[in-house]
Amino acid sequence: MKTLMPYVRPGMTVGLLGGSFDPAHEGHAHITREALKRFGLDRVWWLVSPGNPLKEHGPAALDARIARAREVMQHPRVTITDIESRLGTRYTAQTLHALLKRAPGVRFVWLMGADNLAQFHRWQDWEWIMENVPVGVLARPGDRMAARHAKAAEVYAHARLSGRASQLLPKMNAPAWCFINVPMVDASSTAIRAKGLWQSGGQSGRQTDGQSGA
Ligand SMILES: Nc1ncnc2c1ncn2[C@@H]1O[C@H](COP(=O)(O)OP(=O)(O)OP(=O)(O)O)[C@@H](O)[C@H]1O
Ligand SMILES: O=C(O)c1ccc[n+]([C@@H]2O[C@H](COP(=O)([O-])O)[C@@H](O)[C@H]2O)c1
Repeated sequence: MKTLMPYVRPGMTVGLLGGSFDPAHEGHAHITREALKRFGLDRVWWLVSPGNPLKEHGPAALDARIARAREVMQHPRVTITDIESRLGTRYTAQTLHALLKRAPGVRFVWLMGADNLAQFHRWQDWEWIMENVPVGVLARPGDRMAARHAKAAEVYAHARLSGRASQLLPKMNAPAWCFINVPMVDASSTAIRAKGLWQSGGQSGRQTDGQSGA
């Protein structure tokens, strides 16, 4: 039987990058490498989502998205996973709850791009997430200002760690979050789909030519 989670030991620091990855692209790979370095993480797991609960249209088939993600991100400390599909969770709070229970002592950090910080207060149980898991936010082209004025950033201003101290984030107790100003890569799944390089929606997800760039 396939195990639910990649191997981890108590005390290890694991960044979780959740996303539709419809499809995965260089922006995802770039922020993952930056997160490993800047937050001093032992591992990063990509949680390829069964579907974003706030998005109207379903993404491409999970297998196709995972296969593309494995082509795009090849790193010995990064694992591409379908944990959410196997846990049966759709909301991040539910996923984190399940992971914290199954891996006691592992220091998880939720990772996301600045666009998601701006929306974060609309997520189910977002305050529970902030109170239970440190959050690392990475700059994204066009979204730095929106992130600065995000409701979550205001409500948790007291729990913000300076970008200069980012290495401390995984060792901190929640609430703690940190925005890091990394060099930015202007890639998005939307742009790839708009160019017709990836067919999304329903169960028919597939790439339409051999390319993976945005
Ligand atoms: N170029 C990028 N720079 C920084 N963060 C990014 C970038 N692309 C994606 N992310 C972050 O990666 C996570 C997963 O992103 P997702 O799979 O939604 O890709 P996307 O390109 O944002 O997709 P879409 O265009 O369909 O919304 C999110 O937290 C998102 O903010
Ligand atoms: O839990 C929520 O309410 C919630 C709402 C929107 C997005 N998310 C998560 O945010 C991550 C990024 O989503 P997406 O679709 O923008 O790639 C992914 O892991 C989603 O499950 C979670």
